[in-house]
Amino acid sequence: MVVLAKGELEQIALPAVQRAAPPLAAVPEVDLAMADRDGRAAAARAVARASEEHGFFKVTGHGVPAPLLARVEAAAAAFFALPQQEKDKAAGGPFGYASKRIGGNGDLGWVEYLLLGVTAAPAALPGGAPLSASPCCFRELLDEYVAAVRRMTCTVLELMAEGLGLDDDGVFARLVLDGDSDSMLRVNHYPPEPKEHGGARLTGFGEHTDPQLISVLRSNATAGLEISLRDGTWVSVPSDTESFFINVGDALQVLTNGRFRSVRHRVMVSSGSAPPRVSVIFFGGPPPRERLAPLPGLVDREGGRRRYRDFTWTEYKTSAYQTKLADDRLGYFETTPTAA
Ligand SMILES: O=C(O)CCC(=O)C(=O)O
Ligand SMILES: [Fe+2]
Repeated sequence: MVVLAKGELEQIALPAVQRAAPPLAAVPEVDLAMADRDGRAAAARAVARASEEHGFFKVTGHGVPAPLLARVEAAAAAFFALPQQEKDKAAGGPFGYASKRIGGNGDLGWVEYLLLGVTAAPAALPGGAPLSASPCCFRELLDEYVAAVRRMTCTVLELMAEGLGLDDDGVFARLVLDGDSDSMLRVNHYPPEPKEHGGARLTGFGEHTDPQLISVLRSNATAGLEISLRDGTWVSVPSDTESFFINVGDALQVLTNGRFRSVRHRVMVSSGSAPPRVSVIFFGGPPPRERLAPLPGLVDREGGRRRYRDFTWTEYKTSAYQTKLADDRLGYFETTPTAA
């Protein structure tokens, strides 16, 4: 644990510092362009296999234009380069700008971020005061980004359903396309590590699983993301500016009766000459009133063993908001084997 010396951060005890980066992950890769052609069944199988084994993979051939990605990256860097007072004008949770504090239960990280609620309608990022500090057109640009990424997300969700052999391949995508879908966009910036840490690694974003159905992440060329494998070992994810990384979230683990794995991940910040890591994550969530329950077809395949009771997305969020970042939030909704 490290306590910083100066400024607003002086009171903040940073999370544990780790010295060595873990080994590099062999991240499964799926070419979505293949899914438009004869390779659809193979792409669906690959997506389902990676979602089961790791809950994590990357997609290429995604169709989101590279110039759009470059513009978003530049606009994000410009926003975080604003003077602190300007960024603070965009604060005022749950949405908006925040620094170091993650969620409302005391979690801290070496990160500053913008969190935006997004609805299914393309031009629906929150307007007005919270983002008045953002440079010209940042919001409009993020609208465009969300529209493109949501489309691609739905393709991935359809492939997941197909790969599971479900009759209805829209069963997951529909939730994210719903006009009330509770989706979010987060833009993270991991500031350069303070000199006084002498090369130690800082926790940028502590370990956690993402609550929603699916997270779709893109970052600049600076690495830092790490995922936990099934055996509990951590591996570093090499950065790849041309691909999107896909995380299975808690809600999808429930719908698939635990077959897909909500992947535990974290971000560590290393010293060095690399520019600060900037990541943009679209979290595809269900509508608040949606009842989440393991899909009956998948329960049948496990001989009727149903791993989670059903609950609404609002219930889940209410429960999750009382927990710390690293807590196992799904434990509360698990059934006991005999109660299945
Ligand atoms: O910034 C990143 O690379 C990942 C952060 C993350 O896991 C999150 O915002 O949920
Ligand atoms: Fe996350």
